[in-house]
Amino acid sequence: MSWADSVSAAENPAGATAKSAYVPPHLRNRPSTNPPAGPAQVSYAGAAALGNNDHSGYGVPNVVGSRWSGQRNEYQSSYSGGGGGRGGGGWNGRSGGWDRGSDREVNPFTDEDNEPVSEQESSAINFDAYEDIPVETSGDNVPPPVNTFADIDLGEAVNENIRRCKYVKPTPVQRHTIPISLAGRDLMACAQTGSGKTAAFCFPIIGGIMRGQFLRPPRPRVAFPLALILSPTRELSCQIHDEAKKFSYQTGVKVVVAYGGAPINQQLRELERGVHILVATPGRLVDLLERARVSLQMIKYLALDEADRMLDMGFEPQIRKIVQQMDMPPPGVRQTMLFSATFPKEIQKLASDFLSNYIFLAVGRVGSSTDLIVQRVEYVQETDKRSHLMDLLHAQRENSVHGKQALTLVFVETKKGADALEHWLCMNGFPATAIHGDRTQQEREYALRSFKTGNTPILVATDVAARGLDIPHVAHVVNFDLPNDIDDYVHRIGRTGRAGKTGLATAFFNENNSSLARSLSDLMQEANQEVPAWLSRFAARSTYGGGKNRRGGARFGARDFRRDSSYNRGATDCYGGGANMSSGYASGGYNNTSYGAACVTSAWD
Ligand SMILES: Nc1ncnc2c1ncn2[C@@H]1O[C@H](COP(=O)(O)OP(=O)(O)OP(=O)(O)O)[C@@H](O)[C@H]1O
Repeated sequence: MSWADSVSAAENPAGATAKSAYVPPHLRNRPSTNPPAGPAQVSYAGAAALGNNDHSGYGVPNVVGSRWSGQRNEYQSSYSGGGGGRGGGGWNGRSGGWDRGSDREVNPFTDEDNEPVSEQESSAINFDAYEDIPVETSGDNVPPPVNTFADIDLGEAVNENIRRCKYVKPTPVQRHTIPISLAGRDLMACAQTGSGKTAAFCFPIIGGIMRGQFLRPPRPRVAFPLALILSPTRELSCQIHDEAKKFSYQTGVKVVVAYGGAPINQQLRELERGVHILVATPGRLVDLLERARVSLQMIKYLALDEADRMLDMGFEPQIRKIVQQMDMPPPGVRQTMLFSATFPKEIQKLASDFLSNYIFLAVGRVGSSTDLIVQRVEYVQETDKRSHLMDLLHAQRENSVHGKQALTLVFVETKKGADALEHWLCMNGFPATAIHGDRTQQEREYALRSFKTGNTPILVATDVAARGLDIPHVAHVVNFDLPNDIDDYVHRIGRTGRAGKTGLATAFFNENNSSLARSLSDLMQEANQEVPAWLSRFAARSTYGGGKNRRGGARFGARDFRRDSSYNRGATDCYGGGANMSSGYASGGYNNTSYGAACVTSAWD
């Protein structure tokens, strides 16, 4: 039986023709609750409602003209007072979940693609590596961090999935962000690459959907997701989708992915079957919105992964269109979460348009790389790069364990360069594949899979693979061509040294990269890496480069821009800069320019 079929069968078990209230899949086959009292109470989801029979939470959005007023506060009260108590009658006991009676939900934990390539290492994270990690928060009333997953009430089904993922305890970014998100607060979070940001935004979204009460989708054949997760690349969207499916397994929360380069009809069919969380790339989403096949009217949660990339020049118009010019609820009504390892100030300023009374969180030496990655920079002339790479790969081959070569990711600047290097490596006995924007989606996916499984242990890539991709066992990242922007370097080397494991990053530097010298040298120093004397000399000669002059030797590579004096015009202790400084969601309305924080304090001060 299809998911869609199981929806209607459960809605109408006796085959009666009368249309009954929509019951979300995970709430079916449960003892009946008091019937809702009015049309606004046909709830779309809302596990918490089962615990307390409170169906009143989302009536307001049905009222034309006052759609947004007070909705978020109602959500929050519904959340805090809901039936989610551990061990209580709430959603913990969701034994009648839709998946039980359905053969549709594939067990995501048996996916062999996710098996590690070589030694079956435990996925245990090296938490000692994070013990002394500095954390900075700003914003008003920041909820305190938690120490264990048991301290967070995500519900038994999600807890079980966390156990299946072998996550023993939350990473620092999870410890801090999950309580903030569960409290309904908007968030701009910076945390180092590979530190578990995906789960940090997925867990609260899934938990919120399970507990919330939502309206029934108003139109057939149009998808009305409750949560939207945007990411810049197709592969990253697929990865987030895979992760979210694991975290939401057997919760009844349905996750769908939509991205370019894949047949849209298949994605449309999937969307028609129902979606709670839509993971998408911006281009494909705009297409779906323009075809009126997706409506953002019911969005309660918006997460931008790699948010700084999403708001830079390439993506900003599309993001503004999606977030501000379609039918998405405004800031203060929806909950918005922005995540990245890097967050330049000018992008923070742009991003604040999307947020309401938000908390800024920086975990680790943000905008910097992690100490887990050993960074080397070698002076290599353009003409010598290939032979130098060959030397590295030969050395690596000699050190290989059980004949298995460690995975090496080689970044180049151009698509043509990627093709040429892939070909040359193969010709010289090094099995390599390549991924870049001119390859078909099928070729891209094939290349990634072949690399992940170790069949082709060298992947030559452009920046399309620089962000977010979580490929276990990447031992070495080579910047064959250095990027122009230091943040791109941070994301590229972050493909190794993930989840507490160590990694190696080698960069080939020459005169062409002079503009990066200073930011690279500073970054390496910040990460306690040895900076070669010749690089220091280059750095001393050069002005601050790396594209965006935004570092400056601070402990943190990224700070809350609201703490800048230039932003902080006219306010003494606050960051308001003249924006609406009243607290919370001002008087029944919303204000796109409001930063909302009455007084922003910092745990770091
Ligand atoms: N609590 C945890 N315990 C153990 N492993 C975890 C935990 N949380 C996440 N991980 C693992 O850590 C790895 C990195 O996580 P993730 O991809 O979310 O990092 P990220 O911070 O988003 O990185 P990037 O900045 O590169 O996008 C993943 O393999 C994930 O499964």
